[in-house]
Amino acid sequence: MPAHHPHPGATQHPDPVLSIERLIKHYRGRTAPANDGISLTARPGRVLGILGHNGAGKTTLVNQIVGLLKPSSGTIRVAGIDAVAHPARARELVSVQAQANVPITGLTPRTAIELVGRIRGGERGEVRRRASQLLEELDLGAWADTPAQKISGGVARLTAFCMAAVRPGALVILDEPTNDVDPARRRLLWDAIRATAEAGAGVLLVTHNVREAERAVDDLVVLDRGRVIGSGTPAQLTAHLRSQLFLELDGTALPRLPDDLEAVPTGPAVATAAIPTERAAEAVAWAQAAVSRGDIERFSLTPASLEDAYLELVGTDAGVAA
Ligand SMILES: Nc1ncnc2c1ncn2[C@@H]1O[C@H](COP(=O)(O)OP(=O)(O)OP(=O)(O)O)[C@@H](O)[C@H]1O
Repeated sequence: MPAHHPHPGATQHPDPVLSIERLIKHYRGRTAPANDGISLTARPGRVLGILGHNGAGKTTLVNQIVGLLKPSSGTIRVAGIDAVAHPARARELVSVQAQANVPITGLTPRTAIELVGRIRGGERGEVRRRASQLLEELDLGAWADTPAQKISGGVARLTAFCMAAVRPGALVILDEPTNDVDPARRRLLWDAIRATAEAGAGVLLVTHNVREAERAVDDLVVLDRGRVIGSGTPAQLTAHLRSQLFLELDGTALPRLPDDLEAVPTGPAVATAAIPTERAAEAVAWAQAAVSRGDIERFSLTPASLEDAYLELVGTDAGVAA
């Protein structure tokens, strides 16, 4: 075995930046716990996605990591420090982009980012360079020096990311970072998140968006009603679906499919059928004929995505955003 591995996390496991065991959080007056025995590990150099529907318990989890909420039981360690016993010490090692943007009225995106960099102990020149680099990476140049009162929600969201990334702690927590961000800049943001991990931080990316999880994470923990119902890399989570394709059909009154194939509703006027790969040609021929008869509006045949694996895990009624 080589003595040195260039890519942390690929083959070796450096010490975790976050290690959570059997975390339980009960809110007063509620019967079901919001976090119900969560265990997970985040490592430097990697992006760990926390994927779950509204109310799955993601924000409750984040608030305990940063010491805003006290767990009912269980342990949280940030870079080896007991974050439940020493929340202030743990918090120094964490950079957070919260779900709600911190108001930066009176500042510009650039001055807000630089201010956070300086507060976190960065040297002036270095902070300036890093702020400029982030603004450029996210194509925010045009707004960098605009007063915060005049920037859009999306630009404010990206500015909040830069504030978390300008001088990142060992653990960087991003809670729904792409909300309100346009599709083009969303891609730039995913690249910037990746770069933050590659520079050495462990990144916790909290999202309810499956495509975001598929595109931007190395490892994934799927939460449902406070519990971890799946974990692994996106490839591992979809591996068992590799022998299947998915036929999506758009139309209100769907005709019967060929023998043994069944479509289940997956949206308004949309149904999806799992197709064994060896029956792909047959399924396409059937769907083309159905389109030409006008029985369906259109169809698509795609390999299993993380979304399919997610829907299989949580069921179709979990309020997933694609
Ligand atoms: N302060 C509170 N008091 C009581 N119940 C709460 C409190 N905060 C959250 N909850 C409940 O705990 C559960 C988990 O909420 P949480 O906000 O952690 O979910 P989430 O996954 O972050 O959802 P979202 O994606 O909507 O932000 C929900 O059922 C919610 O109603």
